[in-house]
Amino acid sequence: MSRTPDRNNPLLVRHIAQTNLITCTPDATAESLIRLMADQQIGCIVVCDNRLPVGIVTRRDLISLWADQHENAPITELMSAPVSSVSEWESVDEAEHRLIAEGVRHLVVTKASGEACGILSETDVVNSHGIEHDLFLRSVEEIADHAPLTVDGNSTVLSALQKLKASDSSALLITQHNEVCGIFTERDAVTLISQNMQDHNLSDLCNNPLVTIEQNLSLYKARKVFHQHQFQHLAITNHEGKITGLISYSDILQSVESDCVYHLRELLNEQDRALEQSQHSLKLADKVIEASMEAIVICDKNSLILRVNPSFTEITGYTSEEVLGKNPSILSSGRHNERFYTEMWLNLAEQGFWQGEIWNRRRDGSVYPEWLSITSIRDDSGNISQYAAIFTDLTEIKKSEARIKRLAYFDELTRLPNRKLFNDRLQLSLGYAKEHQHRIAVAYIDVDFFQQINDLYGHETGDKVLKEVGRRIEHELDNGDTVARFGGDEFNLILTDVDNTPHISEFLNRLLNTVNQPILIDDKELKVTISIGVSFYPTDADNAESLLKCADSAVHLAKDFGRNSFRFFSSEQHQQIQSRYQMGSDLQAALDNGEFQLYYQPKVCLQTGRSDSCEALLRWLHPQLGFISPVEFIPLAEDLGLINRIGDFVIAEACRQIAAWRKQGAEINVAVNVSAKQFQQGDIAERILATLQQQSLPAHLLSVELTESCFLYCPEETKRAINTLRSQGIQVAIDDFGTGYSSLSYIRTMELDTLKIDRSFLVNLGDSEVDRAIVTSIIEMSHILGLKVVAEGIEHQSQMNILKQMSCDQLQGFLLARPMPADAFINWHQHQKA
Ligand SMILES: Nc1nc2c(ncn2[C@@H]2O[C@H](COP(=O)(O)O[C@H]3[C@@H](O)[C@H](n4cnc5c(=O)[nH]c(N)nc54)O[C@@H]3COP(=O)(O)O)[C@@H](O)[C@H]2O)c(=O)[nH]1
Repeated sequence: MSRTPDRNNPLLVRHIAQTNLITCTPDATAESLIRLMADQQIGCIVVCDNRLPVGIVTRRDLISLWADQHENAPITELMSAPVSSVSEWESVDEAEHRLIAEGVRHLVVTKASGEACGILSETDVVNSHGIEHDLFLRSVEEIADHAPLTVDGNSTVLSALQKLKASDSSALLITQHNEVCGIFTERDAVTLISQNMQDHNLSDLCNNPLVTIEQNLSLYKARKVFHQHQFQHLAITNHEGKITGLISYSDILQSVESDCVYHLRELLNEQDRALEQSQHSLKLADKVIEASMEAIVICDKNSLILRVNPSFTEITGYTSEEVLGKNPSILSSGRHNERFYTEMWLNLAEQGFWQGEIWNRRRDGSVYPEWLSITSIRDDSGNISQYAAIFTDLTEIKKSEARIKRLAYFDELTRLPNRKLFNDRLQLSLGYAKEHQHRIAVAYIDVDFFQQINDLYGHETGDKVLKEVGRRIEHELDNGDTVARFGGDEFNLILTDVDNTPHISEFLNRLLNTVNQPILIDDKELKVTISIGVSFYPTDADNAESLLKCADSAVHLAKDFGRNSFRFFSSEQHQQIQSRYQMGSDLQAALDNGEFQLYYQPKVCLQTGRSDSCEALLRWLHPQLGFISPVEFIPLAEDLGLINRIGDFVIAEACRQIAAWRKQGAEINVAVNVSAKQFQQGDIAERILATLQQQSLPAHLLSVELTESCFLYCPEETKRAINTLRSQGIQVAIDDFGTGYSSLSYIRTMELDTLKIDRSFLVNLGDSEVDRAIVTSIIEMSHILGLKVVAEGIEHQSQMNILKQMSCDQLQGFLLARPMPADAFINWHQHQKA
């Protein structure tokens, strides 16, 4: 049931219509028409007035007339009018729609002038569908009329006509003695009427042998039999040859016709639904276009804008009125060359699609990036009819991308490259250096005492210091060199132009000096120094990781050297650092393993020559390395955060010892060393007092020695602790006076008991007038301020004599006694007493 529609060559009405058209005028008589029909063997006559169709008269119309014996009735009453007509140039599909829509079985085919030129029946249309397949699938039995009307052979033609009319049938079976002997059809009726044989008996017509077909036959074969005999009706027989029914040619066609009509109706309904759907879709699409967050532009085939949506206006600044009829090139930024656009149009022509990033210009002149997708839309003939472009503004996305990129490769605070970018660049620099046999340097920079800056001034100031340091370092760099911040107070450099060492030393000195200049932050003038460790490719290492490690080692050397300096990596020093790391881990275990011990060195009164006080000095007996000097392990313990535990041990052990000696009757004042880091804790005074209390000791038996660095790094905490300790009767001494960050101001502002002059001022006392002058001044000043003075590191009698003349109060040094274990000390003490 499928005639594949060919849009380009549709089947036209004129191709299948019956063109042997017989017409008559409205004033023709029924009698003339019946003769005409009988002569021409046709089923209908078109009534024309002035050559234009006004009605149709069919066989059945005329038979009805004669059945009712109204044969004189005018044709205009008889004919079906008005006629449904169709142009001969109309497609069969269209005609088919009309037949169904108007519910008629015939259409008069007309010329352009309106003149009738043929008849198109439903049967013609059905036949044009290629119905063979459907006919094959059905048998005669399925559609036959198995209870056909019969008429006795003795009846007259007139009564047969009346029966035909009454039953609205097109044929009757004629019987005689209950046996079928012939068929009486509408065609027979017309012939007999034309011959005026209404009064004749039907049996006269039964002389011809009856043509039958078997009921099992397919309709396809049945149709052939019909064609062969040129009959309109045939009787049906069963397998025993008995007549069981009647079938007409039109029954065959109508059987598939109903399917065809049903199919067609379905198609029409489907089309209606599709139309409804597409209208709905169109409305939806319209809403989507209007509401879309993406800009949409629709252009005609000449690329002139037909429509834009509100997002287009929002992004570009152009209203719809401003751009309609214009070429989208009004948005062109000028950033893309001719080739870019040529390729875009080529893609659109060949693949129907293009998408990519493009820079366009807004109405206000600003240029922005957008993600653009263009699709070319083709019509039914395959020609491009429109272009649809959709784009989104990438400005914000680009900004985020840039930010993400920046975050990924740059340090947020200083905007300098971060570790990742540094490593990338270092790999590149190494690749280049290897290829061209160049030397490069990697420097590791650490801001000295940065933690203290943070603690003293707050993190906001600390951040500003880091920013400024980063800026200053960057300012000193040559093009092609890199400074990065890895985090915290660490900066790293890649120096590519380092073929001579004096040059790099000069640069590093300049760097130290630049950073060293006062930094003004919120009205505060800060002085910051840095320590720099440097390693070289290829001498120190040949890969990025090792170079950084070497530079890291070297920076520790710079720190050990006193900070505010640079050091080049050396493998021996590296060894030292390694062993320092090892020592660090041993130090952790030393406390638990009881490897620490206190030695005691007496302080002797110069006037009386007697000693009733000493200094507790820590000793570490390492299981493998033997005695390790506090000069080595105290700074390490400070760096590793172990100094508080060690300090607590010292205080506890000193107090325990004082108590033990006291029990033996010896009241000896013991001075413990407390480092700046211990003061930073904030509760050192309370800890000391608690320990004293645990041993039930009077406060005057304990002294505390602190260095000048305490005033520098934690002045507030130090001042508070000193006041607390002194208020409870614990004496406080300033140790190593004259070294480090000497400032007389703290002597003025801090309440102290004793001042210990550093050994360095006393070593050359006999030879150096300057030293003598300094020491004299220190002693005099201290006495004026009410401070007791202790001279430490005294090894020679001459030093003692001079100091006696200077009225120094106490001496401490190898001349009098070396630091010794508690037992030895108490022996010495008893002995000197004796
Ligand atoms: N925070 C703590 N620091 C401590 C502790 N114990 C010691 N220290 C500090 O370690 C530094 C080195 O101390 P040490 O090796 O014990 O040296 C002391 C003396 O042995 C040495 N000294 C004494 N007399 C002489 C001498 O005539 N000549 C000479 N060459 N050296 C001598 O001086 C050191 C004592 O100095 P000081 O403390 O400045 O009075 C040292 O800075 C210790 O302070 C501790 O428990 N905690």
